[in-house]
Amino acid sequence: MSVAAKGAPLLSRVVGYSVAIANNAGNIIRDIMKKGELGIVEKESAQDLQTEADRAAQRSIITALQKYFPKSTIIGEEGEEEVKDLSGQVFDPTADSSVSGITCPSHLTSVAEEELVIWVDPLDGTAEYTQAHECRISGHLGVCKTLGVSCESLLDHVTVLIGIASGGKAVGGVIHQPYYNYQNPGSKLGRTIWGIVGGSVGGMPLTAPPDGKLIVTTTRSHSSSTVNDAIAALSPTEVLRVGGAGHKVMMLLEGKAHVYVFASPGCKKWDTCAPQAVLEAAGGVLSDIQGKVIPYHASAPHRNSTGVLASAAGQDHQAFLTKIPQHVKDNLKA
Ligand SMILES: Nc1ncnc2c1ncn2[C@@H]1O[C@H](COP(=O)(O)O)[C@@H](O)[C@H]1OP(=O)(O)O
Ligand SMILES: [Mg+2]
Ligand SMILES: [Mg+2]
Ligand SMILES: [Mg+2]
Repeated sequence: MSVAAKGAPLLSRVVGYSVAIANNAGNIIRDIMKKGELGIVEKESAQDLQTEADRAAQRSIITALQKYFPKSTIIGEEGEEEVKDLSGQVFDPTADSSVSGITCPSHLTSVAEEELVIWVDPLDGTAEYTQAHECRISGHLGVCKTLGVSCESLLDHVTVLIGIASGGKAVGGVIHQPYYNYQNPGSKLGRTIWGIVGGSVGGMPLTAPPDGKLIVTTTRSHSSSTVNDAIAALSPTEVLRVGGAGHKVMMLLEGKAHVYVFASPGCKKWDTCAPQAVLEAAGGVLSDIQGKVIPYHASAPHRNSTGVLASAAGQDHQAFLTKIPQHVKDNLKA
């Protein structure tokens, strides 16, 4: 049933429209990279940047969500300021009926618009987006001397995150990856995965991580001794240091890693709401580093000060939590 169909549960429509809205934001992100004027500003620190792509993507996402779901509460990473200047254009997601098969569990079919809190990260992986740009303008080709990897390879760490919460819980999510398939020039770029907890997941095949290994994925740009102590405590066979919360959860979903651990207060609610909903719709688990449920009601503090631990479906989340040393848990205070 197309999500636009009358009678589709509200949550299904919000997820379905959010897929189209996130795809449109992906076009904006790619266009700004192509133009090359990123308009980079520093927020809380040099590790906390904001570009014109973050701002323009947020404007397009939030104005569309406000138009079609005016009674919901919408919270974007880049704050109120970045939504104001309107060229009058509001993206219309209703024309896109590419998404079908969104099923909503019975306990969520009657969720009202006023109950929804939508957490928006218009561009997750800003550090990687800006780094790839820096490399491009400095003429790096192939493997970048500073990074040790190809600059382009950072681009698919970027995702657009639209997370939907009801009753303080992550219930629906959309993760769009604008640079998916960048390795194949000329091919269609981008993919979008979506899910409703207790309902369906769609947009990419789900694969279990390999047996006999323990692949941990974690930050590449916001590390600390506490972050590294938590990783070591899991005794991984491999550590994949990549950017983006959405990107790392996608790795759990496509079998590239068993667990994502980030023992840092750096992530916010907009980084984890959408990934958590999609991961849990697929049978995985996402909690804070103590194993506590992350709250997503409108008045919840934006910062996830007690870190993130996410496990792929079929993994023993509790066993990972038990291995996290007490000093790491003590360092991350609510
Ligand atoms: N210290 C920090 N300052 C600002 N944002 C952070 C910090 N640590 C993590 N984040 C956000 O959490 C995401 C996941 O962290 P990491 O990429 O290091 O694994 C980042 O992409 C960034 O989101 P964003 O890029 O949307 O600002
Ligand atoms: Mg940011
Ligand atoms: Mg983010
Ligand atoms: Mg962001």
